[in-house]
Amino acid sequence: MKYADDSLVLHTDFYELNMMYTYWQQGIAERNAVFEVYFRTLPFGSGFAVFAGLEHVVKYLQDLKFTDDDIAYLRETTPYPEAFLTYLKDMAFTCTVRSAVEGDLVFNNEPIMQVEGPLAQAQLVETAILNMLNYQTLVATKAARIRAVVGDDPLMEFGTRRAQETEAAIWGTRAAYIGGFNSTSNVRAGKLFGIPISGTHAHALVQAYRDDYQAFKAYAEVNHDVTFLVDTYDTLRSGVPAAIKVAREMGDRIDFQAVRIDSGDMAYISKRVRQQLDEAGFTDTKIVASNDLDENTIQSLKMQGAKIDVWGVGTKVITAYDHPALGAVYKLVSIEDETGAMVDTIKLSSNAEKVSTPSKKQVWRITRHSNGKSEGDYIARAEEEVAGLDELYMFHPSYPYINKTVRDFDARPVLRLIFDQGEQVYQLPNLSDIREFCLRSVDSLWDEYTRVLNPQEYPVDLSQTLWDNKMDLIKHVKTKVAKQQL
Ligand SMILES: Nc1ncnc2c1ncn2[C@@H]1O[C@H](COP(=O)(O)OP(=O)(O)OP(=O)(O)O)[C@@H](O)[C@H]1O
Ligand SMILES: O=P(O)(O)OC[C@H]1O[C@H](OP(=O)(O)OP(=O)(O)O)[C@H](O)[C@@H]1O
Ligand SMILES: O=C(O)c1cccnc1
Repeated sequence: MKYADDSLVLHTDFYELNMMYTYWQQGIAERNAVFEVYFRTLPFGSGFAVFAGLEHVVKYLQDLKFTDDDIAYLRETTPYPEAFLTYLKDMAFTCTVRSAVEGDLVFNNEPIMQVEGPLAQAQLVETAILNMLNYQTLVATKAARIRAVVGDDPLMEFGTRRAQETEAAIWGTRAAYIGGFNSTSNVRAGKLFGIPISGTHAHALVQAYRDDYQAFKAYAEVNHDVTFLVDTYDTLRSGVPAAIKVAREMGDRIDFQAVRIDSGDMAYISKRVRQQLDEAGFTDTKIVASNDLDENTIQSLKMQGAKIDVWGVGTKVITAYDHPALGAVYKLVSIEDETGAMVDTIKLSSNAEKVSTPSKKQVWRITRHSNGKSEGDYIARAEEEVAGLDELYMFHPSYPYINKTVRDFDARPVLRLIFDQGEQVYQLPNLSDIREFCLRSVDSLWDEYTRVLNPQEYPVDLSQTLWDNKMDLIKHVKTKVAKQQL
């Protein structure tokens, strides 16, 4: 490689650099700008999403510096003048970042991260931030849906071999853990993040001995805690009987923890396996299932009364198989004008849902005192005071006749201060605390929003001030466009 891979600052789309160059040449690079991240549609038909990716974003922003090799590469490949390259080289990150915290629930059409600062810098970080948040939020959400159907059963993450390359496996398994998995098969993720590691064995072990009994025996002679994979040849006629035989022979020298099944009709087979194990006296030995599982197959297996105690899930969680992109966007909502005043900006669309909501905002999670359940999210202008109000009028932003007045509530700000003018003020929490927070957050939603199939739409409402401001700006832009046409 000609240049050292020594920073993530060029992990950006070229158009961000071209815009930065324009801002710089035109003298507006240092104007204050506010960008917000949001997505328009909840993935997987889910009623909620789990926010993840902040730790990676924080690490990226902490190190945001153009290195000598970055500059040398730009000098060779772009027409940028030396003075602009010097500007980049001297750039230090001075933005203020507010964000949802990992493990919190987030919903469509609300800001989940906000970057405020010099226009050029805030523009540069769009691509990497979206790259990290889109993927990790997607996987954490898929994981939480799977957790929602398994109840308290142990859930093992097996996805590395199917992940979209190495970094996706690492950050993906971390996101799956946040969403409620108990462990990962990826040993490096265990080392990096402290995620508990777990694992059984593969068909290769049985194939190496060309015999279930010989393989299990060999495995049991050198491992104390054993889970045998019983479906290599014939689960009921060979795999389980061989496992039982070895367990009897080894007695107390092993802990016969489980058998794993990885093919076939898992409802039928698991019931028969349970029967065989129970009849042999191994009533505490668990049954692990894997094979292209996700929340839909698991829910179906549960309904069929499958005797499965532990779930191994890989491909479908790590690749977010049935909804491969979250679609979060990064939009300019406010910018400093030539007089130094902040002015709100809007992006129009013929589709009402796609019209952006102008202004720098805060999201308030409204929760009833009496039962701790979330009533909805209330998006207000950043400076609006919501926490101290006695009652709150909440209305659907597209269908205002859907409304309610809430009393006796807590209002919690979802966006927290992470960087204050470039200085990190938020301490990254421990990963297991993030996971616990996620489980509690999902619990704070009514079941109507957490069910995996056709959940109710969680209310995400705009304050009256924000709504009026949006309508005014739409009118203003339309009038301006009409005048230009004349
Ligand atoms: N009783 C069941 N109800 C619903 N889905 C099931 C049931 N049993 C298995 N499945 C799922 O059906 C799919 C079966 O896939 P597939 O046909 O590839 O399995 P297989 O042929 O038995 O295994 P393999 O190809 O890995 O040897 C998997 O996603 C599995 O999780
Ligand atoms: O099915 P997933 O949810 O992705 O879980 C991971 C899969 O990886 C292993 O299979 P392997 O890669 O050996 O291939 P196989 O599917 O042919 O068994 C394991 O036996 C699981 O089936
Ligand atoms: O430990 C296991 O059983 C495992 C690990 C990775 C992929 N499939 C299964």
